Parts: sequence; C-alpha cells; structure tokens
Amino acid sequence: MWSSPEMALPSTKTILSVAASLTASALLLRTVANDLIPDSVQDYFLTRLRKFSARFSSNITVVVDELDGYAVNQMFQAASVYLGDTLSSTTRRIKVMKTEKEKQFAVKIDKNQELVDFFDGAEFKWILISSRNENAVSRSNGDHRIAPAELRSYELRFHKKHREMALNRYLRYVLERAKQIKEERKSVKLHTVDYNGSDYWGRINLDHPATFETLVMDSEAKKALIDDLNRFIARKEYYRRVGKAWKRGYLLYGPPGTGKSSLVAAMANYLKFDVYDLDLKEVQCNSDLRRLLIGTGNRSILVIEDIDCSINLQNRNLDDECDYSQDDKITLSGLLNFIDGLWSSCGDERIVVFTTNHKDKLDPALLRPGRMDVHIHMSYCDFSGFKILAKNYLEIKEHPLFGEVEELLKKVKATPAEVGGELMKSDEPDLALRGLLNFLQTKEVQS
Ligand SMILES: Nc1ncnc2c1ncn2[C@@H]1O[C@H](COP(=O)(O)OP(=O)(O)OP(=O)(O)O)[C@@H](O)[C@H]1O
Ligand SMILES: [Mg+2]
Repeated sequence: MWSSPEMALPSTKTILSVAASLTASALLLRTVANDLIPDSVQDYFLTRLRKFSARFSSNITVVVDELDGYAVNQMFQAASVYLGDTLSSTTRRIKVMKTEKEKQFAVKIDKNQELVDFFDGAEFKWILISSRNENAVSRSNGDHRIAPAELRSYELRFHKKHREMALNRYLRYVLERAKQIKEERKSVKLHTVDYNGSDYWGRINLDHPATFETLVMDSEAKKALIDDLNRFIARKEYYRRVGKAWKRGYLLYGPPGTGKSSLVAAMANYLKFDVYDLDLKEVQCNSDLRRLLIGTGNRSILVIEDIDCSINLQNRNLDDECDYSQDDKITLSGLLNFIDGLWSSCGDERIVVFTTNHKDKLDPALLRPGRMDVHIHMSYCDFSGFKILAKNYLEIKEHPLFGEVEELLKKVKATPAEVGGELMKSDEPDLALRGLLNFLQTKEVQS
C-alpha cells in the first residue's frame, strides 16, 4: 500500500542512510564473518544489499565486467592495474602477487573491498564484485574455451552530477594511467636470433644498467638525442598525417669502447622498448631475414651492429633451406629497402640503429639523406665524461688528482671503456686515480 501520499513513508534520506549503513556494516561484518560464512552466501547478501541501496541513491553505478563473451574487457584490465596503483587509505584488504619473472609486486584490491578515488574534486568509489559462474562446467565444450568459474566485475559509483565527467574523462584517464603504469613496470627484453624459436627470435630480460645519466657522451648531443626520442614518441598523429611510417633511424659511429652498444641499452631503458639484436652473420638468406624482421614487435629497437663488417656475402655459409640464387643474397640496399618499405608499414614506433666503427667505409646507400635520420658520433673520453665515470665508479665529484687527469685527457685519446676499466681497479679513489694517471701517461708516451 504505497499509493497514499499521507502514509508515513520513510524519507529517501532515511532509506539511503539505512542502506548505506547496512552496506557498511555488511562490509565490516564481512571481515569478521570471513571464516564463518561461505563465500557464496556472503556474495549473495552483499549483492542484494548493494542493489537495494542503489535504487534509492543519487549515485550512478557503472558496471565493468571482466569478460564480454570470451573477450577480455580492456576497461576491466585497466581498472585492475590502475586501482592496484591507487589503493587508498580506506582499503582494508589488498592482494599482493608476484611471479618469478616479475620484478615488482602486483597489488590488487580484494573482492568486496571499496576503494575511494578522487578525480578533479569528484569522488569515485570502486568495488570488485565476484560471483560464481553457474555455466562454468557445462560450457567447457569442444572448442577448448572454458568459461571461468568466477564472474568478476567492478562497480564504479559516483554522484549523478559527475556523470559526464566520469564517462568522458575519468574512465579515459584510468585507461591512460593503466597504460603508463604497465609501461613503467615492463621489463625490457633482449631478442637475439634463434632459429629454434617460432619467429626465429629467442628472448631474455635485458638487464643492462646503462642509462642516459651514467652514459658518457657530449652533453649537447645527449640532450638533443633525448629530445629527439621524446618528439618521436609523441608524434603518432604527425607521422599518420604526413603519411610516413612511424619509424626512426639512428647511425652510431665511433671507435670500439666509446659506448655505442651502451647507448642502445640506455635508449631501450629510457623508452622501455625491447631490443632486437640482429646479427647479420647469423642470417643465411633473404627469406630468413624477412622472417626475422617481420617477427619483431612494435615499440622496439632493431639493432644491426658493425654494419660495415656484417654484410660480407663471400664468406657466408649457406644454409640448406635457402634458395642460393643471386636474388636471395643479402645486400645492404636490399635490407634497407625492406626496412623502409614493407617492414615499416606493418608496425609502429620502430627504431632502427646501425652501429659502425668506420663511418668512412660505409655503403653510400646507408648515408644517403633520409636513410638514417640521426647520425651520432661516439668519441673519446674528455674531462666532463671522466667526471661522470668517476661518479659512477668511485662515487666522487671532486678529488685533488682531477686536475692532472683533466690535463692528460686533453692530450691523450682514451675511450670511456678504457677509463672505466682503470677506475674499476680499486674502490679507493686515490689508488684508482693514480692507476688511471699511469695508464694515461703510458698512452701519451706511446703516441
Ligand atoms: N660512453 C660510455 N659511457 C659509459 N660507459 C662506457 C661508455 N663507453 C664504454 N663504456 C664502458 O665500456 C664498456 C664497453 O662499451 P660498449 O660496448 O658500449 O662500446 P662500443 O662502442 O659498443 O664498442 P664496440 O665498437 O667494440 O662494439 C661498457 O659496458 C661500459 O662499461
Ligand atoms: Mg658495441
């Protein structure tokens, strides 16, 4: 009998506060009742309570299911990553996970725990709901796709006045942040040629410690390179608009031990891009080369080291599976054409790096304008480079012997590898620096 307006109906406010306190007590009880009441019973009552309070509330609830049919809902995945990173002080129960390969813990909210997030002054409440999937067993049919035993979804609640902001901006922000968080956590992989792999690549974690901070190179060139990389990453739309493949080529040249390979590692660590180290001496013929190139992923750096030495067809041991006709020989221009053509049109955010000790011996095809976008000269160690190495190796910024080292480095050509090698010989700055001075003086006499 709810039709008469005179009847003493409970006000919406009362119902709301009753519902809210019921939900809150239920959540509180949940912790106490965890061991006593079966999960399925708890889930049932909590769901009913939430639905009841939602009917009278001025809030809007958005449901984000984990699965859409068999497909995983990207929004659900993004919410999991984002919420794991955003756990507020009101969350009482969190889950921590770590697999052997991961470096960091993955933190997740546990089911039925509420997480409060603030965005642009608005409050957003997230809760992870899970229920048993009644179809789980019967759906494990012949197509090998087995329905999960648990159906999970997030419920996102916010005041209805924030509806536009939530749907247009907040959810997009969650997606974007989740992408960034995943990038930050990603461990960079090094892929090397391995014919046993399905795509001819084998991979391991790249644990190279090189960063731009620890790398010795001309400070202006370093800054220009970092700016160039940042611009490249930010220019998705630009590349699309001008109709160019989203790819950038760098040629690193300089004597052995000046940090060309270290620079590639620093770039990979900076961008969190995987490295594909393509040793052309391991590649027998064009068809293998194409397969290798096609097997490289997006957001990656393809490195071809010592390009002047590696294209040497005369001594190549030809493989049985390859076609030995002239057309199948690997040539530098063939490689470059493939990289510029088909390969770059089937991927995004690709960086190609060629390294060489002898720029003067390079095939003109590689030096032609437009081929390698940036040429970077890695050179001998000067005093400012030495100071970076002294900080890396000896953790010192000043020392009475620095003056002598500075004078010698003006006259002697020593690579960062050589200087670093000397500094490594002792943890005592005095001893290490004297060793370095000896080394430089000997070089000076010899030259
Ligand atoms: N510019 C540098 N900054 C910091 N460390 C360096 C630098 N150059 C060389 N080193 C040190 O020397 C080692 C060898 O350097 P790296 O392999 O990067 O040189 P490279 O130029 O690639 O040599 P190669 O031409 O022989 O391949 C590095 O692991 C690093 O420890
Ligand atoms: Mg190298």
